[in-house]
Amino acid sequence: APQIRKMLSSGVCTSTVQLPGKVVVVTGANTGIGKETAKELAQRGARVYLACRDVEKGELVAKEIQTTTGNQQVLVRKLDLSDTKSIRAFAKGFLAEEKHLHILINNAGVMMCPYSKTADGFEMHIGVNHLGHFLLTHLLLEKLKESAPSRIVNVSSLAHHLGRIHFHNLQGEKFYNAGLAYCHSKLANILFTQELARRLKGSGVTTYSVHPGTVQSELVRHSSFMRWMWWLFSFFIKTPQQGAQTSLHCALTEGLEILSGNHFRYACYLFLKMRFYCSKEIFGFVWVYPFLKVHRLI
Ligand SMILES: NC(=O)C1=CN([C@@H]2O[C@H](COP(=O)(O)OP(=O)(O)OC[C@H]3O[C@@H](n4cnc5c(N)ncnc54)[C@H](OP(=O)(O)O)[C@@H]3O)[C@@H](O)[C@H]2O)C=CC1
Ligand SMILES: CC1=C(/C=C/C(C)=C/C=C/C(C)=C/C=O)C(C)(C)CCC1
Repeated sequence: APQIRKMLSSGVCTSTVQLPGKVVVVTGANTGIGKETAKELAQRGARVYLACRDVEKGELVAKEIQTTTGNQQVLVRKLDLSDTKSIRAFAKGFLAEEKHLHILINNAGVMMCPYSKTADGFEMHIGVNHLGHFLLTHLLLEKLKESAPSRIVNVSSLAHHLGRIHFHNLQGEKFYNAGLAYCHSKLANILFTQELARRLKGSGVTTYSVHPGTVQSELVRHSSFMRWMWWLFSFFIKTPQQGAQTSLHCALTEGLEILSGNHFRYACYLFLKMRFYCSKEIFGFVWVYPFLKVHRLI
């Protein structure tokens, strides 16, 4: 068991890049993977914006990060991705306040919530996980271009394999399954990353999607079955700090620019040595599978 545990949670960001003078935005940074990502970026000297829907929770985390890293430039700003007004207000405030944006981590997410809609009438998973981040990225894109080289990391999931883009039922009005709705939104994250990379070619802004691994966090809050699974297998599940490593790898590692648009995850083939990889580069055959799958689905 310890050996499996080690294999399932290995893979660390080995970059030693430091970030003084760099500006970073992390969405959903008040807990889980986002919090640990923000902490590490603050540790490396960046000015880090915690974009949270609950500002009070965010302030507590900002204090904690300031204390542990000694970096006082950890700021909290309100961002509710389920409301385009809030997204526009966040972007407006940020653009007025900051001259640069070097790293945008689109990390926030919801999973398996009961059927509900965002303030603008989008199904909650696609609305928050994809459309909210899509609008946020669009609003911050000029700033990212002006600050190039800059990066956008979209936190997707292994769950994208079960995703489908049902154009005739995008808002889940005809049929809805909470688990599949999450999968669809995570597929959208990957397709968005691929197309964004294509459109941003030559701009100095690059983008990556990641699967962080299976991570102990509040993501399972809406499903008692998943909470039970996470509890049962807790020994094998990554800590949020381990879960942040793939996002950090994509945000920090030098020389990744040529891989813009690719999907990154640790190579989780049970009982095989685990390592970071960009499947296209290292295991060509593995790359073909998700690539074909993604294209077959649309
Ligand atoms: N944990 C896992 O095993 C896996 C996670 N992922 C992905 O990793 C990312 C981070 O998840 P994780 O840390 O595990 O989950 P958590 O539930 O711990 O964190 C999710 C974060 O997103 C925020 N959030 C949710 N809805 C909104 C919203 N409407 N507006 C703004 N922020 C919002 C939450 O804020 P609040 O605290 O206020 O609710 C929280 O800060 C997600 O995109 C998830 O899909 C992917 C694969 C596996
Ligand atoms: C089989 C198996 C596991 C399965 C994990 C799965 C299936 C996780 C899926 C996570 C997703 C999709 C999260 C959010 O995006 C564990 C618990 C690691 C324990 C070892 C055996």
